[in-house]
Amino acid sequence: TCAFAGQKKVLAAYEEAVKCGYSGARAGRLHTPHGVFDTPMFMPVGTQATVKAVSPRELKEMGAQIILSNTYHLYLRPGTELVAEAGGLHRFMDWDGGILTDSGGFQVFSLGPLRKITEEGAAFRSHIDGSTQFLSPEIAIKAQMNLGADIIMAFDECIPYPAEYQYAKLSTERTTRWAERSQKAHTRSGQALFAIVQGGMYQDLRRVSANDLVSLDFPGYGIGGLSVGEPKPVMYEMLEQTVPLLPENKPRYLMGVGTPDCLVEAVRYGIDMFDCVFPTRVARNGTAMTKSGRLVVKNAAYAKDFLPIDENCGCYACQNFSRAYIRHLLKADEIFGLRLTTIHNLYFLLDFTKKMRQAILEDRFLSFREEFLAQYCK
Ligand SMILES: Nc1nc2c(CCc3ccccc3)c3nc[nH]c3cc2c(=O)[nH]1
Ligand SMILES: [Zn+2]
Repeated sequence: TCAFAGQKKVLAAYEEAVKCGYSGARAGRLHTPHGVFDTPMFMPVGTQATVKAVSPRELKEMGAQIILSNTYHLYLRPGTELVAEAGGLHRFMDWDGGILTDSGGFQVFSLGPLRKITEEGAAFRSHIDGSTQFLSPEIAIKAQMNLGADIIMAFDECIPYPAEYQYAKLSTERTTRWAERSQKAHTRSGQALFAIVQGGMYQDLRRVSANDLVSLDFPGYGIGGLSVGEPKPVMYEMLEQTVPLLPENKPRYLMGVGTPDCLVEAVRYGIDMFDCVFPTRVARNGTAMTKSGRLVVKNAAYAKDFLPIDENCGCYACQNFSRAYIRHLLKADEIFGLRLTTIHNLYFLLDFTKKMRQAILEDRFLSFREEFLAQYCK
């Protein structure tokens, strides 16, 4: 493997990767300049330097450890140089926990009207003002160094689903070349650069991608190109092919996942870190997440329901307010209604990953998973 010149601090030293039972489930601790964090972990998404509708103080209170932000959005507005002048993303948004930024590749393909992808990078039109923009590994890494996140992602192409084998092969090989260019452009010590495994839904391409990126020796690995509309069994199959090839003593981040049933399966395969816009997005249309599935608190059925969303939940919303009150706020388009459902959904996922960690440490993850799936999917 090619060690970095002037060894950057390997951020993710796993103190204890506690293995559990028949699979790769493990409880680890992730070291970053902003603290040591427990895994498995759910990371709230704060695309434009804010986790929508909640404050940093509330995030800290509910146990958030690392939050995510998007290079694509902040590059277009307000600009990553401006954030650097403000003292970096932690100062700008007053968050002293961990921050991870995505490299912008995914958002270019999923947001901006894409112009074209070449070996050099991706040309696109800004979804904000229609201006022509260009992102490359070098530009994306420089932007992320300006933002100053603790963990940054290599510039990659998230292969659309479905994709022809030939396209997936060429794109995956290019993503590996882009990962190498990302590495060369990354000169900020104390900041970890994770590579992102691609390969579409093809087992052999997934293995080639993982092996090539492991040879380049990154401090952690994202698993990309999933949660893009593929059936869940296909996602699990790709995890089964990919995770065992990644170093045990480095963190694995499954990008864009997800719902609790996906989280418990992915932890079983040895995933440590998750993100998903789902809890904050569905909250804004009045849907709460519970261990028995979704509860659309906006429904008329809850008009006179004076119980909390979940009476066993320790979140601010469930400790102080009823379904009837939250439904009233949502029907009246009151901002506080969105805040309460968001607070509950974030707390639910943060608490869920904490419970999985505890189960792994007590060597009872298997039964935890069985019980949860029986109740959740009913
Ligand atoms: N760079 C990249 N990002 C992805 C995301 C966004 C995760 C993200 C990070 C930070 C903030 C928001 C979203 C995906 N979301 C669902 N599937 C995804 C796949 C990829 C991918 O292959 N590559
Ligand atoms: Zn709650």
